[in-house]
Amino acid sequence: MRELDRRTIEEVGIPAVALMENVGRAIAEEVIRWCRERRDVSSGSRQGAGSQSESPGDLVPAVQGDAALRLEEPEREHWLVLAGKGNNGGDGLVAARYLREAGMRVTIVYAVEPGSLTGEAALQREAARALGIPVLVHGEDDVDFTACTGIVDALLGTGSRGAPRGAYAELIAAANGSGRDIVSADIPSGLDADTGAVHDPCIRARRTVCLAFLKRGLAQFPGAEAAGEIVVRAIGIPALLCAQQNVSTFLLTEEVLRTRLGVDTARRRSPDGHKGTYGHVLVAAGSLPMSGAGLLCSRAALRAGSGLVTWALPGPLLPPMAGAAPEVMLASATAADWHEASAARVLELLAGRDVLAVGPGLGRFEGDGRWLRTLWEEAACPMVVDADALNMLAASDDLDAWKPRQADTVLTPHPGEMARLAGLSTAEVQRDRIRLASEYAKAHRVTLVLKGARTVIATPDGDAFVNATGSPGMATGGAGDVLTGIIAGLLAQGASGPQAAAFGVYLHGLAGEAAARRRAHPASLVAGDIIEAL
Ligand SMILES: NC(=O)C1=CN([C@@H]2O[C@H](COP(=O)(O)OP(=O)(O)OC[C@H]3O[C@@H](n4cnc5c(N)ncnc54)[C@H](O)[C@@H]3O)[C@@H](O)[C@H]2O)[C@H](O)CC1
Ligand SMILES: [K+]
Repeated sequence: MRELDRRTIEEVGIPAVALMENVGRAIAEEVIRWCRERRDVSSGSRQGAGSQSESPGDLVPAVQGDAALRLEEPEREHWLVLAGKGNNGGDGLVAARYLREAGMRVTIVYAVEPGSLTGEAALQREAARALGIPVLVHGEDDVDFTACTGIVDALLGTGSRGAPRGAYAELIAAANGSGRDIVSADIPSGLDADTGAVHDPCIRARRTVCLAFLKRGLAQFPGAEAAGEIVVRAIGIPALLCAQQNVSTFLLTEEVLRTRLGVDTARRRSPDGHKGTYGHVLVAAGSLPMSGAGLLCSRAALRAGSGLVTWALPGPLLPPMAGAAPEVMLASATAADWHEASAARVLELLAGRDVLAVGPGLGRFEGDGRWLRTLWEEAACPMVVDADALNMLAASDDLDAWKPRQADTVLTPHPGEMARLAGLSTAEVQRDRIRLASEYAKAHRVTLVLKGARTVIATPDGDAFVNATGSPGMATGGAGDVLTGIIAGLLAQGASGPQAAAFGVYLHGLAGEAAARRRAHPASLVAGDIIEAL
């Protein structure tokens, strides 16, 4: 993820020192909010230890304006600001000033000899000195971490290379060992901003104030774990500049869905609409040993708002499935189980329908690659390709010869399926999720949903969205079938591939969170609960 270089920023007339002022203020505001939330928790007036959500990598809305810098009884707080030599350190020094202005006790702990700071960081050093903020220098002074109530980590930011060295490593280890809450500036020191690789040592933050843009490393594990709760704060860089700098990775929020993807998240059914208004999904899924996947997918497509859903399934499944979901229409696609020639029957059933969802519970069968290729090339409508259909895609050695699809196509692999699609190991996929998903989506002109903790939605145009909704309880059989149905249901209502994939993943996660709250224990979630909670 390219950082905006300082020259570009200054070219549009934003002096770096002004930017740093905005940054330091944003960090101070988030520290003060953290203090307020932590006090509320200890007084029992709010849930969650200092945040609206507990799970790491979650996004919470920022609070801004002068009120954001006010704290009752600020003198109860004593925060250490660990400052490195670069501009991340400079950010911390500005934050130290604002925290001091708010009446808190603040001590700056320099990782290096303060005289070695340069540029804007040196300016901030002088400003802090003029305010008389106490200073300790690591290696020269004893730093008592137990005497503080919190720590600002402004040691290393996007200029960090490799594992923290020397004083930086010692301060990171001491801060982590102190048991005090840590708020990190931009990224937790010791984290690789691009890949999310966590070096040893790496700060374990409770909150990370990410500046201007989501850094890719924060959006995927293990980085997301080190970052704690992520707050992305605007710092005065014009949106136009973002576009010019092809900022392409976004944490998925309602705002990003609306502004970047044009999703109408508040969409309501029109009063004069009828079931035909909201599209018709054809689901080609399920097999004799795996019928439930097709059922979950079909039900989810309806719950997502599709006007009608037809499930094309093997004939023998029709009687047992007939009553399972009265709202879903059933159509026999084969006399027995799936076979190569049944693709023609699926295409026949596709007449008058708007979207094809293919894959859940299909199983593998003789000629299945040619079966999928027929649907891929002949189905003129948007298509969602999941599960075994992805494995058929991965197994096809002539994919480049397949006629490119004109309609929107969404692939929804989990890491193992992505590994087969990309010819990599699952571990290799997990190490660089955003880049791999983006490269595949652009190369094949598809929208690719790489599932897993922090699902990535990569678009054909190069955007990548990282989802932070969801609950660990969603790691349950059938949850992927439900997501496929949701995406198909949104496509049926006219959403584009990127819109349906991003909004579908976002909704799927919200529904999983809602369903988990209704359960005695999140682990007792089943896929059907997610459909009910949509
Ligand atoms: N570019 C922007 O859009 C903005 C950036 N801001 C802040 O600036 C930092 C990046 O600052 P930079 O000076 O480039 O680097 P760092 O402060 O991260 O640190 C570099 C500093 O640390 C030394 N160093 C590097 N790696 C290691 C290591 N492994 N161990 C020890 N020391 C290391 C290196 O020698 C340098 O001295 C960005 O994160 C933001 O916080 C602004 O906020 C505005 C917008
Ligand atoms: K940092």
